Amino acid sequence: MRADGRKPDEKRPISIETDFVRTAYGSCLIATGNTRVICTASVEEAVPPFLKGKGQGWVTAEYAMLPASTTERKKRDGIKKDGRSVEIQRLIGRALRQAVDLKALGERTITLDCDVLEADGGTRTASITGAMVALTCAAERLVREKKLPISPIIHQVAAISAGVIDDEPCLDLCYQEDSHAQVDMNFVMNEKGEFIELQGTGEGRAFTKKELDTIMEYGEKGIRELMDAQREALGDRARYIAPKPLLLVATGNEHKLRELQEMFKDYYTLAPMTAVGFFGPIEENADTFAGNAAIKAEAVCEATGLPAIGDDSGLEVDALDGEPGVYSARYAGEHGDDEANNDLLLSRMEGKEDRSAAFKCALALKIPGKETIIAEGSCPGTILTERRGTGGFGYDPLFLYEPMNKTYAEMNAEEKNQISHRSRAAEMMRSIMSQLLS
Ligand SMILES: O=c1nc[nH]c2c1ncn2[C@H]1C[C@H](O)[C@@H](COP(=O)(O)OP(=O)(O)OP(=O)(O)O)O1
Ligand SMILES: [Mg+2]
Repeated sequence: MRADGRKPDEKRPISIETDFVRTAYGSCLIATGNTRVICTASVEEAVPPFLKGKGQGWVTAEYAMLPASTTERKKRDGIKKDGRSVEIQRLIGRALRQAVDLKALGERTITLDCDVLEADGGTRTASITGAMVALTCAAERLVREKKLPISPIIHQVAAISAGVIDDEPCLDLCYQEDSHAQVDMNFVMNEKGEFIELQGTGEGRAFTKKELDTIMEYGEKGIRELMDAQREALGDRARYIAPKPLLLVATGNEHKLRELQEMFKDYYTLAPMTAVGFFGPIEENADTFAGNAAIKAEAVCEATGLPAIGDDSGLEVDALDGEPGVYSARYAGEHGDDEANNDLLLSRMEGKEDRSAAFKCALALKIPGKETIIAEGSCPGTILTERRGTGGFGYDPLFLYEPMNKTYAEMNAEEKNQISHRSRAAEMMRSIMSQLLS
């Protein structure tokens, strides 16, 4: 039984009041139980000396406890801050920097000030959760005042504590619990459930993996609830937290899906069309890669109402007048029989001296209500006389990329993605997309 009757995995009631400080660029008052913190975001049109001229901004934080925030008056921070406050403000800064694309912020600094009105445990985690809200308010204002074309926020960040009290794992410790906790942990996470920082100490005693697993589960649950509260408090402004937009991939080919996910991962979440229950079939009856890529993207967008990206690709061999080209997947008859396709290619190339070829890829992006966008890429290479390598798919084992003296099938994913026809098309697509957004 916990001091305040909460269940082990129950966090304290939370409230977040945005725009609490009217003079601040962005602000909120966050209350988690009796812990209350004023969080403000200030924007300055300059960066610290070490970032001057680098074309990026900075996010930093300061943390302080107000004198009456604890029962015994706490001395105001003078010129020299106490070690604990310094450690905490660094944590807050690190955590919130992960929420922001510093390049997109431009050469300006956002300072997040977290002043604890009342301390009842979990002040650092409340500071982070509140600072995220103040930061988002500031981002909205930067866009509203046309200082930025889009919000520089790329992740939602929140933090919570959990620990072990009287041998029982518990979420969100209040001060009374914290002061005699056997294990004390702080979780800082993003909206993808990834960890930004974990602080954990066995204070009274060491702790087991099993206890850690339970604490972790509680922490993750708490963070999800806090993120809902942040979004609720922000209302419309929650749009300025920009978890990556979803793009469906219009393909039945898992290799393509994986390659494309890697290429777009910094900007979009790519999910297979099957994730929303679309299985096709899609008839690829255009006579160009671009035409087929558009057919795929449009079919999935039409069926789901969601943005979709399609890939049509293939091999063009000079000595075969560009064959197999758009027919690459069904060169030997059956669509997607890689073995038969490679065999046929080898036999058609028998005795040919010119073995030069190029892999081609067209990507098509269809956003509901908008024109389809096409991007293309190609990669030159040579057709070998026998297979080399076991990775990849399709014609990978026969396609030698001379500068690396490796076939696609001998490359690891990272190597292939650096030079492949698909990655070149993806690069072009990303640049078109970023121009559209700005
Ligand atoms: O990086 C590649 N490495 C090896 N082979 C490749 C590559 N990229 C395309 N290719 C070959 C495979 C297939 O023979 C044809 C694509 O045919 P294509 O219709 O675009 O793809 P697919 O049917 O496998 O999947 P889907 O249409 O569902 O996207 O070109
Ligand atoms: Mg296909």
